[in-house]
Amino acid sequence: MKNLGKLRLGVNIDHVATVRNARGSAWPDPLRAALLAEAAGADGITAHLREDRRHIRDADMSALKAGIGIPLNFECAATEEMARIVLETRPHAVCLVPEKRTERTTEGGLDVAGDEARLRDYIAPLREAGARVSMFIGHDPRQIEASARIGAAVVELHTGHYSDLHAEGREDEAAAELAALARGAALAHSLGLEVHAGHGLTYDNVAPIAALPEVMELNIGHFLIGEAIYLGLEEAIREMRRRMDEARGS
Ligand SMILES: CC(=O)[C@@H](O)[C@H](O)COP(=O)(O)O
Ligand SMILES: NCC(=O)COP(=O)(O)O
Repeated sequence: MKNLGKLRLGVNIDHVATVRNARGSAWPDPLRAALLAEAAGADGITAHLREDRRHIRDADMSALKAGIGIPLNFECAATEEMARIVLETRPHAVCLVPEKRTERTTEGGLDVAGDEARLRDYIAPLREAGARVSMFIGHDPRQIEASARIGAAVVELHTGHYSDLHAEGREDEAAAELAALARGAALAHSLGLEVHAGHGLTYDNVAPIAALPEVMELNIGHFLIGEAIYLGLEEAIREMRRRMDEARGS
């Protein structure tokens, strides 16, 4: 098998905070989870400060930035409030995502093409502050081209639809969605964008995404935090890493 090179794994610790907030207590602590993830070989920590603060809170972001020794990827909606917090926190990376208050999870990709001028202005100070700015988008070529035009460094392709189809056993549709993600990754790479992917990835569905040659980083959270109940967080991450490396031939 051809060695496609190492794929980075960003571990999303949002749902440690979901469990904490369910009780209104101080534990489990997302920072402790992030440090265990780092010890298990995660290449970065991802955390999503939602506008409604349903899981990660402002204080978690500053604690993560101060406490971890690997890059922090700050996911947020493209609002003025979030820009202010990002500029205070100074994360390594910012990933802009669409948000709806009533959604259970991030349902689709950001509409970069439909909000191009505003997003170009929005990311300028973030870029000047040294953040690697990423757009969390679907595989639609219009969204990929718009992300390149506004000066984003990265696109993270939303794998949620692929993951849902795979989980429902709709193999033909999952294969078609995977092919569209592959075309999107190739287009993004050809435009000079770094390509990441994530959402809904599990041990069972990660290999075909990890094997896309242009993809440099996966961000995985919900499944790993759930699997940690059975295996412990470090072992859950190591097993994901093993499957990613196997798919990559690395
Ligand atoms: C943008 C993304 O895919 C993750 O941040 C995800 O949104 C986290 O989980 P929730 O969608 O459940 O907040
Ligand atoms: N950007 C995707 C992400 O961070 C993790 O999504 P999920 O694995 O929690 O579904």
